[in-house]
Amino acid sequence: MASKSNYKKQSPSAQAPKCWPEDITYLTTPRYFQSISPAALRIQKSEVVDLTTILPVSTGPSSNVRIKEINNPKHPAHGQSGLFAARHLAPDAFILQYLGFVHTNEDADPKSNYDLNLDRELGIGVDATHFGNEARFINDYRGISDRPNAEFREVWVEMSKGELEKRMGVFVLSAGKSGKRSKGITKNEEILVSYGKGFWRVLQNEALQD
Ligand SMILES: C[S@@+](CC[C@H](N)C(=O)[O-])C[C@H]1O[C@@H](n2cnc3c(N)ncnc32)[C@H](O)[C@@H]1O
Repeated sequence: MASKSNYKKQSPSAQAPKCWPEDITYLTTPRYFQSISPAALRIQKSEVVDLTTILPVSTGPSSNVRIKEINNPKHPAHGQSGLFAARHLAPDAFILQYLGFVHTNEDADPKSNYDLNLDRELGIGVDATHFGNEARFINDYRGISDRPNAEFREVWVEMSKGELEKRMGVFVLSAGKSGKRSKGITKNEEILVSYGKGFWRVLQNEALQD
């Protein structure tokens, strides 16, 4: 992705949560790369089957989560940060949106570690390297826990009457048929997703090339 100067100028950073890094802009709504029109991600409300995936427009520091520095030397992301539950989160509960710079595949930064697919068919992603919200601090479960406790799911935000915009949300995993995840995420537990094996393959290849 090109330098910060290629991004559309938009309103300044909102009140950021505790432990937010100074050099990253805190977002409460997405920003869009110059080459992208948010209209590409919009549909009519009547087209959405699952109305429970519709969220209110505004977000801000989430009371569901806390960003924490990782001081445990045994944690594979030691020296970095992670995202932790600030309260008990039940199975399937919505935790927060994943906000960042919305971009096309052509504008993607191949070196970004914060880039998430938003719409594969349209070739649109959301990159939280320089601009984002608390969700950018969610680590992958590998080396930390046996399994993830959260996942990304598509959500919709009502922008104007009847018009919805596609976003990405983080949800607690379902309880599962056997109910083994029925406790959800306990207070102070780290929120962990699976980045997918592809993410780690790319990192490994980069490390080998260095
Ligand atoms: C989206 S960021 C997650 C937040 C990051 N820990 C931070 O403080 O900015 C992804 C990066 O976090 C680190 N990371 C996440 N999960 C990890 C894991 N299970 N083991 C080692 N590093 C991890 C890697 O450096 C990865 O490139």
